Amino acid sequence: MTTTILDIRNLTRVHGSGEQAVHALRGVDLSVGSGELVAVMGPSGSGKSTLLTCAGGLDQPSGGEVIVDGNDLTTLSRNAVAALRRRRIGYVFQDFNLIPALTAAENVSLPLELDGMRARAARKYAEAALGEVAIPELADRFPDDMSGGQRQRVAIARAIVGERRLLLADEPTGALDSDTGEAVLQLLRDRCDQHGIAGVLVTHDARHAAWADRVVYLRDGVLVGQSGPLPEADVLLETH
Ligand SMILES: Nc1ncnc2c1ncn2[C@@H]1O[C@H](COP(=O)(O)OP(=O)(O)OP(=O)(O)O)[C@@H](O)[C@H]1O
Repeated sequence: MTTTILDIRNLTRVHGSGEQAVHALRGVDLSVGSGELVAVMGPSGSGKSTLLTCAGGLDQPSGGEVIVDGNDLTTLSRNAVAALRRRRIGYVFQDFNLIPALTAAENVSLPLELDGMRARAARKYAEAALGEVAIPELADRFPDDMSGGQRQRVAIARAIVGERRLLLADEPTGALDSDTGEAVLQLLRDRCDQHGIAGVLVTHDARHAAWADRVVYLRDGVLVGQSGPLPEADVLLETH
């Protein structure tokens, strides 16, 4: 039986107030189980990034519940949410968000050190994570001396280091060429398959969504539909 890792219930998020209020999410329900990768698609402004930032505890919902690994983020203190984020949730962004002054290994070990782990132990975990994304030899290199694909691998290593349960990726291939992008998606897929992590992938591209077990569609802050796995990328290309 699959365990539910992310359980979003009746999630709402209103930015601003009064006449300026923007209803970014209007009652979204979404569950993602261990080992499952779910793609979120929808037009620009439909609320995809807001859904991800709320799921990851980076943004505060206006209403509803966001339960990660059994913890309802909406009832926890700020500090408790931050701790859960460091221990259980990994985030991958389009623009990598690495710290340029830190090496790959230092970037990856940072969340563990912030969580109180000794530098030496954190370094060991970071090296293991860099090994899992197939760049162990880049541990002491700085982000500016890496290609885009290598940087995104470091970002993924940072997102999976330690014992993460939920991996959230917002257009992770947006800055990469298509082969490198596919390799990054393969890594996310493997992570879910082999380590039972729950993954949520925001993408505009149906070929990328084809890596997911399920695709959900957002429009104007509402989940308007969902489908099973999309056909493989080559099938999509042949039919378009
Ligand atoms: N901090 C904010 N303040 C005000 N409005 C915001 C803020 N963040 C997002 N919004 C609005 O919320 C709505 C949803 O935005 P969101 O970025 O979640 O959509 P998206 O589907 O991810 O879009 P895109 O595909 O362009 O990234 C949009 O109308 C956006 O303008």
